[in-house]
Amino acid sequence: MNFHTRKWIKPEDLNPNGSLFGGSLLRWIDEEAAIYAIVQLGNPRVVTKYISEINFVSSAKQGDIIEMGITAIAFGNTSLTMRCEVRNKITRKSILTIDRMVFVNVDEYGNPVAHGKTEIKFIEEQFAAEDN
Ligand SMILES: CC(=O)SCCNC(=O)CCNC(=O)[C@H](O)C(C)(C)COP(=O)(O)OP(=O)(O)OC[C@H]1O[C@@H](n2cnc3c(N)ncnc32)[C@H](O)[C@@H]1OP(=O)(O)O
Repeated sequence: MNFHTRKWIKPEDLNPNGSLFGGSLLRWIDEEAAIYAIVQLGNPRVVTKYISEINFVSSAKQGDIIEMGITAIAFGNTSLTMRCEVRNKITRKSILTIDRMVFVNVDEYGNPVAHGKTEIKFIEEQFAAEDN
């Protein structure tokens, strides 16, 4: 799993107990997964369909640097299923895991449409294909 996006936990990200607010983390993950799906499926119109159990493994605190990892685990006809992990960038301690996040490829009317993709595409491959 590649960990692309990093976040520096700031005061506005905290809950009243002083640790990272789960809602902030979920917002970041939803956006991260959407961007991953957009890149993989080559379509800016993808929507979150389903998120499985969310395991808040450990908390993060102000000043921590965290990183978010997403990887595709299944390509359906219109859907893409991903797995997610968030961890502390310095200690590598796991903060959150989500086994399945399903995004659906939709057309301009919001209807599911086949994406035609079957495997993970790496950015380097995409550029190489465009250069040829
Ligand atoms: C990034 C964002 O913030 S998006 C905003 C939040 N998300 C939304 O607003 C989406 C709201 N939901 C919808 O618009 C609709 O449910 C849609 C368009 C996503 C899907 O419509 P549906 O009528 O369920 O479509 P359909 O039954 O054809 O299923 C589409 C795909 O989703 C999969 N799917 C449907 N329900 C589920 C489910 N509960 N769990 C997992 N996958 C599911 C199907 O298996 C199918 O995948 P496949 O084509 O790869 O086999």
